[in-house]
Amino acid sequence: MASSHIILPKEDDVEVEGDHDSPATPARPYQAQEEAGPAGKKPALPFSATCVRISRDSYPNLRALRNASSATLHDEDAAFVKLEEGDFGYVLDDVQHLTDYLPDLPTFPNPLQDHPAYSTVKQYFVNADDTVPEKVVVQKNSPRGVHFRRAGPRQRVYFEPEDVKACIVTCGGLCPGLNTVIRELVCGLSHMYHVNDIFGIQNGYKGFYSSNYLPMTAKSVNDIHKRGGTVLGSSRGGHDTKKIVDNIQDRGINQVYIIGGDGTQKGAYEIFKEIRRRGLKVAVAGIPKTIDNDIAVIDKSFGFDTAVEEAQRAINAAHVEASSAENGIGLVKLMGRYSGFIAMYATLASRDVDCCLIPESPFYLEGEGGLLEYIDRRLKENNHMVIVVAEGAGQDLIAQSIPVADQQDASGNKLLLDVGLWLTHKIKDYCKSKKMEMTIKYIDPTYMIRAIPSNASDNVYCTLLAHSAIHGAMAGYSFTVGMVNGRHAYIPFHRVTSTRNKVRITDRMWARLLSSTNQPSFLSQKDIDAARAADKAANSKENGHGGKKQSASVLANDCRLPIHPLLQRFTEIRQMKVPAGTVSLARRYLRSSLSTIPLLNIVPCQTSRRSCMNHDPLSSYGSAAKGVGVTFFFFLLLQVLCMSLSALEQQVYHGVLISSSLMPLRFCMEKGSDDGVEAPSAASTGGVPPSASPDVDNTRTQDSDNNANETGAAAGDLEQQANQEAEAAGKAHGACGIETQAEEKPAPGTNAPWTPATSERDVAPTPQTGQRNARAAETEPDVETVTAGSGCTTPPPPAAHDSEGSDTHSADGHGSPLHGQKPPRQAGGTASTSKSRLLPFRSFSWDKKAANKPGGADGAASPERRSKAAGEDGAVEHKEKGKERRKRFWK
Ligand SMILES: Nc1ncnc2c1ncn2[C@@H]1O[C@H](COP(=O)(O)OP(=O)(O)OP(=O)(O)O)[C@@H](O)[C@H]1O
Ligand SMILES: O=P(O)(O)OC[C@H]1O[C@](O)(CO)[C@@H](O)[C@@H]1O
Repeated sequence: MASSHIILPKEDDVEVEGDHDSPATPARPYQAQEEAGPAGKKPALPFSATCVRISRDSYPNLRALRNASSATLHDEDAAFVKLEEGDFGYVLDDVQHLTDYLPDLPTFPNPLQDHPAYSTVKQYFVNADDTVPEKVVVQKNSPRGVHFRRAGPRQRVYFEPEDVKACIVTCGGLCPGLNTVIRELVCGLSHMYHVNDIFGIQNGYKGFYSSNYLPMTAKSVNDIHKRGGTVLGSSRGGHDTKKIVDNIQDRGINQVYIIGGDGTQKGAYEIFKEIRRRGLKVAVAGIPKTIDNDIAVIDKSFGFDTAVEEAQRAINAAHVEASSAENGIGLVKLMGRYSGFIAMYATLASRDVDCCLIPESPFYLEGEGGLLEYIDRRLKENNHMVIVVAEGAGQDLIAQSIPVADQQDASGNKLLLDVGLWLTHKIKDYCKSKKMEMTIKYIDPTYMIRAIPSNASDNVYCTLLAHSAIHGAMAGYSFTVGMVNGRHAYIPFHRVTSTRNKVRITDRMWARLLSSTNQPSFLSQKDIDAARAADKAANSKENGHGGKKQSASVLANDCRLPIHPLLQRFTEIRQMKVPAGTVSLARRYLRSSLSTIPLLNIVPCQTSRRSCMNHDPLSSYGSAAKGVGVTFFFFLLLQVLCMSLSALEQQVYHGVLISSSLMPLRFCMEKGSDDGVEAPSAASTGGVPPSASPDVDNTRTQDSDNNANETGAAAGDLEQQANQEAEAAGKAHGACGIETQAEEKPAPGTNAPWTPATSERDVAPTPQTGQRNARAAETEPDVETVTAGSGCTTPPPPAAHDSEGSDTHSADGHGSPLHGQKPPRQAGGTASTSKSRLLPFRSFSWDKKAANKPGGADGAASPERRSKAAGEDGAVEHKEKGKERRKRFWK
């Protein structure tokens, strides 16, 4: 079990959030406090937490995740990984900071605090509680563990603007938007921070030691975003860490901005490590670039949208050519060395494509179900067809028919054989053998696509990336910057370089593509069975050895199972054993499951696009919420039910949930229902033992995770009910069963310090959900656990449901007299005021239980409610309703 505790700050330690985009954003109240603080007090570090949320040790994936963080690192590097495990199953994995190896660095006032555009930004997060707390003290081996404080405003920077000497380098292949990033780095540094010493390194990494540095000013880069390519030049190979860092040191450079793909980011990490080894005060900021969109962790790389858009022109041309000839075939090759994202999105966008081939999805030519047979059929049906092929597709097939020695580029990347040309010949040969007249036009727009300037949306994206990089570097961090679920984040280098982003053909997007093109999956049942078996074997192996890379067969298998992910989830969940236990673990399941819901799939694109464009989560929230409506509720319900038992990780980067699950959940909360996440634990509420907090307010602030063992006898009752309900739910809904087990009760007499929160703003933060709920508990009226159907994941129950046991509990706003308004606080008592943060689950099983139990689901229910719920009619009616609801749902 997690051992560290999270100690809440005193009230006066809690500050207003700063700009999410800007770790160095000022916030005057904090500054005042900081300045007024005790002499010699070290200013708090700018907020840096990069979190990886994990669940408990009991889950195999927990081990996998924890190991994964260091699996790809050498021992020496792993020692610098800053992992801290908190009580909520969080592991914080900080990005590197200058003070990690230069502890006594002075800080300086942030020039941004006088910037009118920035100082007005007081709240940048969707909610205060979405932030990860700022770590202020780390006491290793201390019984108290790690101390946290809310991510406060960052008014200090680690560089004085006049001392900054920044350089920018671009490496690897070209990509639309490179010039925009360069421009925005130069302009951002000079306009926001008044930095004037900015240099361009020419022709990639080797330019550090083989070319002159190019002075850059806002004026000199004014127009460059209108041109493709990079004004600095780029190259592959030539990364000599020692020489590069020698030059950085000799020239007094203290901020290095490195734009490039995964190879480049690996190089950036090497540079950073050498800088750290030498103890130089130099910040290294990586800005990930690749047209292939194959960089891990981030939502997408800049230039990708532009590439997809430009690819349309080639596909249109191919379509025109093909449809203007008898048995015409238009073949378009697009970039994508290891990942077929451009091909997939361009195909989906076009709707003219009959077949899309990508590296992740193996295909074969001859025989039943093969590509040639499909071409034959399609030509007979339609007289023409368009094929899009990613350059990395079918490389194994080509190698079989044209044996050539493996060749590599200067960076060691494998040089690809031309799949387009090879396919053209194969198709021609096939048609000839069938004596079929045909015309094939092969179009290779790859470099034309890569060389254009970025489109409007990529321009905005590039600007935000550049600005984020600047803020992070000024605040003393070294990181790769990126958008993660629509939020800008700082990511440790090793996380983006340890793996590649690939099209998952078990995912919905590929399923959409298949249904759009109607192409065969190129899989035989035998393939699928073999792949499944391999997958199973490899998965169990992986769980045992956490963090090991998937074997080739698993990866292949991954690509070979076009099973809908939801179906897969159902299967997994059905297979899970469900021991009896407490609500608490069920909550954890829910929590971890919420974190793994691929909600990006169901949140309309507009949501993330908007947050990208506006960089304003608040606005994107509102509009997303309005737009999604009933469908959204339904999907969310489905997702939560399916995923609720999967114990996986949630990654949080710089306070940004990688899982976008917060969005819909928050949406629900704003609708007046529960947000579906759990409240903070005792530790998060200041470690106050529940039994020692008879005050109802304190009780309300308890973590729902700990309700069962925190609210005395009444809570025991709740716990019992919860066990029963969990079991009942497991039985009633095989696919939705909750695996539960007895939870450890906190040691009696736990006397961790506690500071009572007094107002909504003052409630001390805890990581993620904990924070949210601590605050919610303080500010929201009591919400009974019997608020069936209130969760966003549960369809609103019929009105009769309320009459069963929630007539006084309907803070959820469903069919209740209290709908749309906050119910009054209860004047005392504890058991009846336990907050449900588990509505998707609880509502499902709890109300069921409530019908059979005198007093409904609430052990301390009012006499009216008890009589109602005890009534047989009510129970029968409730069961009927439940059945009906389930029927509707399963339909
Ligand atoms: N493991 C590594 N360690 C240090 N430097 C590296 C490493 N891999 C690549 N590099 C350097 O990074 C630079 C760019 O790498 P590469 O040619 O692979 O392009 P990339 O950054 O992956 O971009 P693209 O997506 O366009 O291929 C090269 O100068 C190369 O020497
Ligand atoms: O620029 P080069 O060396 O021809 O490399 C081309 C490769 O670069 C990329 O554009 C980006 O990695 C790939 O799509 C492509 O395979």
